[in-house]
Amino acid sequence: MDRFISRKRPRVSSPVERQSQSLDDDSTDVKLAMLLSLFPDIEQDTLLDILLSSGGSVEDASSVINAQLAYKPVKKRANGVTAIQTSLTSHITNDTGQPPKKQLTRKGKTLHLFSPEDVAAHTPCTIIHNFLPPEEANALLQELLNESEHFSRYRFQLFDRTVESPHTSCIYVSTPEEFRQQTSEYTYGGTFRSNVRQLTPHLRAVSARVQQAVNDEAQKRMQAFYPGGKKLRYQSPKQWMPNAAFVNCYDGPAESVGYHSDELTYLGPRAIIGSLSLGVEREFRVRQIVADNDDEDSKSDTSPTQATAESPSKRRAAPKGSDSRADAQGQVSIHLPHNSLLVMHAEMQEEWKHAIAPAQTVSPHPLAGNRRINITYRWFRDSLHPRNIPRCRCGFHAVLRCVQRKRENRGKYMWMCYAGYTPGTKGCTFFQWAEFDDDGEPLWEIQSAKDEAPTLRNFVAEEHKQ
Ligand SMILES: O=C(O)CCC(=O)C(=O)O
Ligand SMILES: [Fe+2]
Repeated sequence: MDRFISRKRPRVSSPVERQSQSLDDDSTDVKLAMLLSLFPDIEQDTLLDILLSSGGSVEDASSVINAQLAYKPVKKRANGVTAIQTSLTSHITNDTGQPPKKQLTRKGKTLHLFSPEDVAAHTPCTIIHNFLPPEEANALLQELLNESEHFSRYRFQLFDRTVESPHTSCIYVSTPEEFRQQTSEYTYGGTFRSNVRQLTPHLRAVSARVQQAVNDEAQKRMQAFYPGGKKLRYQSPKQWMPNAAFVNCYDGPAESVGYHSDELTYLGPRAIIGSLSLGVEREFRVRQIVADNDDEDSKSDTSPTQATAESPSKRRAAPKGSDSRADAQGQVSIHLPHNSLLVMHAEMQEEWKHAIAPAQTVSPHPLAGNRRINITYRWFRDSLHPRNIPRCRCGFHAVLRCVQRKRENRGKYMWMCYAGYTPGTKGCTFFQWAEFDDDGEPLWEIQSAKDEAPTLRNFVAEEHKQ
C-alpha cells in the first residue's frame, strides 16, 4: 500500500518532460480514485472532503485517514460503508501531536448558493431557472431518459488499474460524418469514445435557445465583471455556436463526477459552456484553484488583488492572514434544480474546478425518479480539429492543458502527450508551449487542407438547413 501511495508518475528521461510534469498536479478525479482504491470502505464524499482538507495531497489525506482509523474503531454503516468523521481538525493529531498543518475545508464551510444573483456574485457562472417552457423541458428529459439506456461509463487508467466513471454519459453530434470523426479522430483521455450518438430532435430544438441565452449571458458577464468591460485575452470574439453536446446521467444519489476542469483540447482557451440540468436536483460544487504559495503572498500583501484580462477572478480580494488559503479553497455549492441552465463563463476552466458531489439522498422527480440528466453544450473550434493539433510520438494528437497551480507559469497553455501525464501509462516525452493569438486562435503553421475538410457543424445552422 505504501508503495502505491508514494509512487510518483513514471520516471522521465528527457528534460522537456521533466519540465512539463512539474507544471501541474494530477486531477482531483485521479487522486480521488487513488484514495478510493486505498480505502474502498469509505464513502467517496468523505474521501473528497478529506482530500480537499489535505490541500490535494493523497499522501496527507491517507495519513489523516489512517490516523483516525487507528484512533478509534470505525463504525460500519448499515449499507456496509464505513462512517468516518469529516470534521477532523479538532480530533485528529499527527505524529507531532499537532493538528494537521493544512487548513480544512469542512462541510460547514461550503457556501450554498440558490439565487441567480448570488451565483453570479460568487462564482464564474450564471444560472437561469425555469429555462425552457415546462413541456419542452419534460419532453427533452423523457427523450434523454430513453436515450440513457445507451449511455456507458468511460474508463480511465490509474496505475495498473482501469477505473470507471461514477456516472454514465454519451456524446451527441449532428451528422453521420461527425459520428465517424468522433469515434475515430477525436480522443478523450487518450482514447476514442465509442458512446457517440447522433443528435436527437429535442436536443437540437433546445440548442437554439441555449445558444441565444449563452451569448446573452456572456455579454452581460463581460460588461459587469471583466476589466474595462472587454473580453478576456484568448477569449473568442465570435458568437458562441454549440456543435457538440455531452450528456450525463446520474442514477441515484451516489453517482457523481469528481473535481475537474473540462478538457480544452478542442474548445481552446477561455471556453464557455452551457449546461442544462433536468430531473433530480443535485449540487454542483465549484472551487477556485489556488496557486502554489498564494497563502504566503497574501500574508505580506496588504492591498486587494487587481483583476486583469488574464485573471478576472482576482477581483475577489483574497482574505488576509492564515485563513486565506482555506477560504480560497472553500467550496461553493450551486443548487441545480430541474430545468435550469448554468453558463460556465470564460474564466471558469482555467481558474476553477467543478464537481457533482455524491448526495446522501435525493428528492425523486416525477418523470426521472432518482435520475439527473445533464447536457453540456460545447463549441468545438474548427481550428482545433484533431487533424490540426500537434501529434506526439504515441501516434495520438497532444492534449491542451493550462498551468493552474505553478505560480511561475500559471495561465500558460501547453500541448502534451496525454499518456505522459497519466500515472501508470508510458506515453512519450512530447511537450510544447501552446501559443494563441489574443482571440484564442492557435498560432501554428496549419496546412491549408483544413479548409476543405469537414469540421463539426453548428446545431442551430444545421437545423435551419433541414
Ligand atoms: O453534471 C454536471 O452538471 C457537470 C458535468 C461535467 O462537469 C462534465 O460533463 O464535464
Ligand atoms: Fe465538467
